[in-house]
Amino acid sequence: MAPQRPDSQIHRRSLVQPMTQFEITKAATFDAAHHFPNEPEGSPYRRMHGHSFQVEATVRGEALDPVHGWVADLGALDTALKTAAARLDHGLLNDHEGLEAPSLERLCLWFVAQLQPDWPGLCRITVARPTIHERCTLTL
Ligand SMILES: Nc1nc2c(c(=O)[nH]1)N=C([C@H](O)[C@H](O)COP(=O)(O)OP(=O)(O)OP(=O)(O)O)CN2
Ligand SMILES: [Zn+2]
Repeated sequence: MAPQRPDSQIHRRSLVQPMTQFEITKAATFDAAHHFPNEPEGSPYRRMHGHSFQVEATVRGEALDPVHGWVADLGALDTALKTAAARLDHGLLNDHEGLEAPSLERLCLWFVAQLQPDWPGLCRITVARPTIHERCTLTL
């Protein structure tokens, strides 16, 4: 006969079960111009210039929709992210509220403000300039 485990040991084991957490991620791209009016005279950042950007949004969920078997539809996240990115595409970032000093950090905050109302599980935004190997991640 197998040796019996004391009840206390069984209880402790169930308490340390890790919580199941899924993270789904979608990316979109946009191109935009910007300038940093507060940088000192002569700084290259003061002059108007452009970048290609990539934005990644990650949504966390613990439960799977029993019908679809997913945390949330990546297609719906794609639509939301593309809609937000399209507001910036081929424009001047400085024209948007919150982007008067249009850093990657501020862009992360801007995307959070755009997405969070409809995506309460949003847990991470990354905005990158892949061609010059720069990125910023905001974890919520
Ligand atoms: N913490 C941050 N620092 C900087 C940001 C930012 O968003 N967050 N942004 C910039 C400017 O946008 C700048 O244009 C970035 O390009 P740069 O560093 O100049 O890199 P480039 O490759 O385009 O230019 P090189 O002169 O060829 O290095 C600055 N800092
Ligand atoms: Zn720049």
